Amino acid sequence: MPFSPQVALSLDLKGLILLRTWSKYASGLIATNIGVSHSRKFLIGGFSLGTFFLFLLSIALSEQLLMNDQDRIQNAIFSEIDVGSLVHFCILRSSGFCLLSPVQSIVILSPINWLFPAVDITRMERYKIIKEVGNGTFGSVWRALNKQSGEVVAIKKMKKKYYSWEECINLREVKSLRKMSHPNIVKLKEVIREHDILYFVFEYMECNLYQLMKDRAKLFSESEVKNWCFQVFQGLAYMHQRGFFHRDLKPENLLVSKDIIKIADFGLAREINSHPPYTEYVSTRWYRAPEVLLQSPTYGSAVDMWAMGAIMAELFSLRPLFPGSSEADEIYKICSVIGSPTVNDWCDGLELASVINYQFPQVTGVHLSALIPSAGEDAIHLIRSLCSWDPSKRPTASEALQHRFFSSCFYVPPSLRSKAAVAKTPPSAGTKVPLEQKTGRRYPGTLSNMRSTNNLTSIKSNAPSHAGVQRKLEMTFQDEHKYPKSSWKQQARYRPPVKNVPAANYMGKTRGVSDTAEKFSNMVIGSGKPSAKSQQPPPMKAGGWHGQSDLFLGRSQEILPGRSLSRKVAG
Ligand SMILES: Nc1ncnc2c1ncn2[C@@H]1O[C@H](COP(=O)(O)OP(=O)(O)OP(=O)(O)O)[C@@H](O)[C@H]1O
Repeated sequence: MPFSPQVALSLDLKGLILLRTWSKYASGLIATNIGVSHSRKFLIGGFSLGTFFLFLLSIALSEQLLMNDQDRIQNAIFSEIDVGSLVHFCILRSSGFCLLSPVQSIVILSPINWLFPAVDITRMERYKIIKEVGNGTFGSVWRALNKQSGEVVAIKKMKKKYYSWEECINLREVKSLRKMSHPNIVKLKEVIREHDILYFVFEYMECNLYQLMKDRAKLFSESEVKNWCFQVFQGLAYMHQRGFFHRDLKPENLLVSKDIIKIADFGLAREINSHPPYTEYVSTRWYRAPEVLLQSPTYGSAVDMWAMGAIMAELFSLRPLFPGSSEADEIYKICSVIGSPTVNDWCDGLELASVINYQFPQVTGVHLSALIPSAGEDAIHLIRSLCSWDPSKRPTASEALQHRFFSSCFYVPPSLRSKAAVAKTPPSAGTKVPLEQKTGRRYPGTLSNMRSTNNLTSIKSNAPSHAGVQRKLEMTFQDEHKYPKSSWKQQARYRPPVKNVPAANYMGKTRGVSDTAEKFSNMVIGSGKPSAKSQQPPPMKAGGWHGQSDLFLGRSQEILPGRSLSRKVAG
């Protein structure tokens, strides 16, 4: 069978890569070099060129048969070049396959192997699972240790099964994250598919913003909030400039390690120039922009800016700004904080509402500084502009970075970031007096609920009857079923978030490493059937059982889903 030089070359290279990978996998570095020297002896042994090609072909074929396809995808995703093998190949080719002695080969190739480790065949074996650190809609996240490098990583084990690599590389999380490298965007290190289970290996972060807030007894200082927001806006500016928007920003998706904050969970990320309408939007309701709530078929990176406004307010007050219990209640909560939109505010929004036959409740709203007394004037101004009804009136991430709220912040180049973190000098240099002395409660209530008494101070100082925060949002029909109209006010309260409590602390139990690792390996994986969450929701009602909404709307009003719009259950 004739071979073109190119085919021969590629087979030769593949064969050597395989040889090296096999031998390395079997017994490490020395075996690799012995493998190379064996191949050299084998070649010197007087085989004809044709036999040599056949030898390479058999190796290449067995590579196809034996080599796990994740290696190929790994190379495709991360453009990893097995440099060691390449050098093996070049040396062998240029030297006519016979110049290097085994000793020379060890001396030359060992540093190369050390510098550029080969791709291993079984990847998950390299990690020791330590404990569960998060459980989201799409996967559970585990802290793990890379046994080879000693590095601590976070492994996201996807709940859905993936039967081919094609499915995996088309995942948004992969498509978007592989294109992004920024100090404020969590780094995807590796993608592994084993036994039809997909694992994402991320850099490990200590906790998420929500975890920081929920256990907080004191308010954060303005400089802390400023520092985090400044970094998140930098990550967003980078992402938006590269044509992606996140679509599911929330405190749980902002991960913190020391003073560094990073955007995580790109499961919903969209390319800005991808084609609307977007049909499967499932972002968390409390941070969902009004254009999405009103089922706009076109929306863009401004949805991330809205979410940031809500998150900023929450960081200052430790309470969610718009904690709607359904989509209609979400719009009501927004109206009750920023006031109902007028034609001047958001002409397109009124049109969107009329398309779905929705009437905004007529509410005047409140001054944000009354709701967020710990925020300074600049912060209030930024939050207000981020939470503008009209997406085109919200600042972009780059514009937000120029806002006077960040005037004391300076940009720290990525190369200096770690030093800055270690030295505890975050990229903000806020000079305002910390507000930590003010006592904050643990999610004592909601800002828009508090508004009804018009006395923030007294509400803050009065212990709420329901401590904790309900971040698990129910679907409308579930809410209605669980909480009848009459008892909604008592029932729709915050609850401690169960899903994000680390396994080690959950219900007071402490699990050992091996215990958790066993649980991890024995875990039953979902069949990929659509869950209740992704089913078509029933028409939602504005007013009805939604407590206060009744007063303003005066009648029950339905928002008919014009398209499939499922609501995500916040973890
Ligand atoms: N790199 C990481 N380091 C540490 N913890 C992480 C990391 N990535 C995720 N987590 C934790 O796991 C939780 C869930 O992760 P993630 O949001 O990626 O999963 P998900 O299934 O997409 O969740 P969601 O329901 O928000 O869509 C996060 O809130 C966070 O607490």
